Amino acid sequence: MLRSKAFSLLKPIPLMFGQSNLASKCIHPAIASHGHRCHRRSPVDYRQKYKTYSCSVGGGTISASHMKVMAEDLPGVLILDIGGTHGVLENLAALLKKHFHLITMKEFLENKKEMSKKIQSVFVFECRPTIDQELLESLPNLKVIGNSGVGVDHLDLKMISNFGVKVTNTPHAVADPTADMAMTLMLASARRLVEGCQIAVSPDTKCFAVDWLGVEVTRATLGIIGMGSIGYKVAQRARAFNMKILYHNRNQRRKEEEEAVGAHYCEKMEDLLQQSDFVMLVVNLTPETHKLIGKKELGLMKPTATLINISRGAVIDQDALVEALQKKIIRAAALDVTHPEPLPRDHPLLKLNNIIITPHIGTATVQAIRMMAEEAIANILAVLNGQPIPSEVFPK
Ligand SMILES: O=C(O)C(=O)CO
Repeated sequence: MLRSKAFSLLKPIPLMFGQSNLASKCIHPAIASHGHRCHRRSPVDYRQKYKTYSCSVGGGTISASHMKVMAEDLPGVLILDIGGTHGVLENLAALLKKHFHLITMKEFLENKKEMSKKIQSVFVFECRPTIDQELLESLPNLKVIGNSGVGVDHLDLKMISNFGVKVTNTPHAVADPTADMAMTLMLASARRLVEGCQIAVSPDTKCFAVDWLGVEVTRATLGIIGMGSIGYKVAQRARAFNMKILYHNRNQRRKEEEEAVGAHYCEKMEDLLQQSDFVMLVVNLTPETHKLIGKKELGLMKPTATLINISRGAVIDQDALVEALQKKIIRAAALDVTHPEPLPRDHPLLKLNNIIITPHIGTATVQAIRMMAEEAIANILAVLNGQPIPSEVFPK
């Protein structure tokens, strides 16, 4: 439904691309060894300035030649660099080119005077591109920043709104793949999948399964902190594992919604932390959720419990987590997000064996990247055409 609505809004307009979330994600050594790689920071100045990293999941980074200004009658979109595979990027570029002149940051910086007037929108490929005041000042016709991804903690919403520019995000496209990732991390951590893989490929392994037993997800208690659309999708999946589901949220869900997934509301987060075997963080990063999980909260968790984070790294006090994992105050952690991304190679979290870290790949699927782009395009076009905006984000 969303898709067809999105498509009905789509017609050509100019746009600018943003830095990839994928591009800036850390690669855990275990993953890097399976062929994924992280490009070093580009020597090009604009990348330094806009703190862009280019790290591709399948190899290859988009080049300026992929994103030429196509035709004079389309509105301009600035793309703030982009990561990912060539295949994905070419598809994405093709999708965007139906509606926009695509202008890369490189092209923009090379010909600022001419380009700046054309740009009415910025397409931010997943989260994390920096949009600073200077960039906003140089785009006099900018109307909308279309974030491809749901989290907008990387954008200064107040400052952007002071420029009369709208911000949109893509909550629908991200929900299923991110919930899938949550389950992936929970299962992988419970069954010690990464260690198992390492043992299986190690030539001189003498380790038997009894030396490193996992725990079961089935019938365990899952505590979901943040019951928005992603949290709810996690609960739907967890129900199939007969999990007991607790949740903590600013607002209690409607009774029918709770009953549909068998979820019980915990008004106090402390109650959820004390009772859960798996604690899943699915909150937005805001000043209120910054370091939401610290020493005290980790201390409330069971020593057999696992902490899973698919929201933002800064929701956890990482120093406290290192200590909790080292001292076995909790059993394990599984993080798709860290602060920063990637973590410095000598970070103590990377030295622990009771942790799984993935490089912020919650939406790194062929389908999700496309659907996020479609949703972002629909939002941008709605703003440019003066139509109701499907997913606008407002400053608090
Ligand atoms: O949608 C988001 O905010 C994401 O982090 C996607 O990975």
